[in-house]
Amino acid sequence: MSETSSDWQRTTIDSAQAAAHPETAQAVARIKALRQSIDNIDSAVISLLAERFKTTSQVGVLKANAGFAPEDMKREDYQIERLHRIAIEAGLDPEIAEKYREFVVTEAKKRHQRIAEAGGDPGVLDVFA
Ligand SMILES: O=C(O)C(=O)C[C@]1(C(=O)O)C=C[C@@H](O)C=C1
Repeated sequence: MSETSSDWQRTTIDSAQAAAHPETAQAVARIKALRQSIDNIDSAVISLLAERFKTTSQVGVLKANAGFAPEDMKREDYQIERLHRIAIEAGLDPEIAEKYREFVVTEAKKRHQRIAEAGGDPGVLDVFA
């Protein structure tokens, strides 16, 4: 079967594809190297997220025991402004930084709430922070 340009655009990279198209071998090799970096970055991000949630769970316990609310908008306003600035300095679209912040803080607050409902017991989160 002949290959049209639209077929080509739907092609994903695998060894057979690379062998069948030696003219793209350089691109395939470069993509593979970049994917190794992407995998390393994803590993680091997941490890950092695990540490962040372990840390915010400790904050959740302290808040529950002290009778503080899960949410602190003053702190969040500071984080919004700070991450916006850091994103721009780093060359990242600040919308992505805000999406990240919104995601982690929302999840942290849900966990704070669960800890508070369990009377300050972080065991309610089981093995997952
Ligand atoms: O710093 C706090 O007070 C937290 O509870 C942590 C955290 C966060 O995930 O960074 C979560 C909820 C608050 O609204 C603000 C920040």
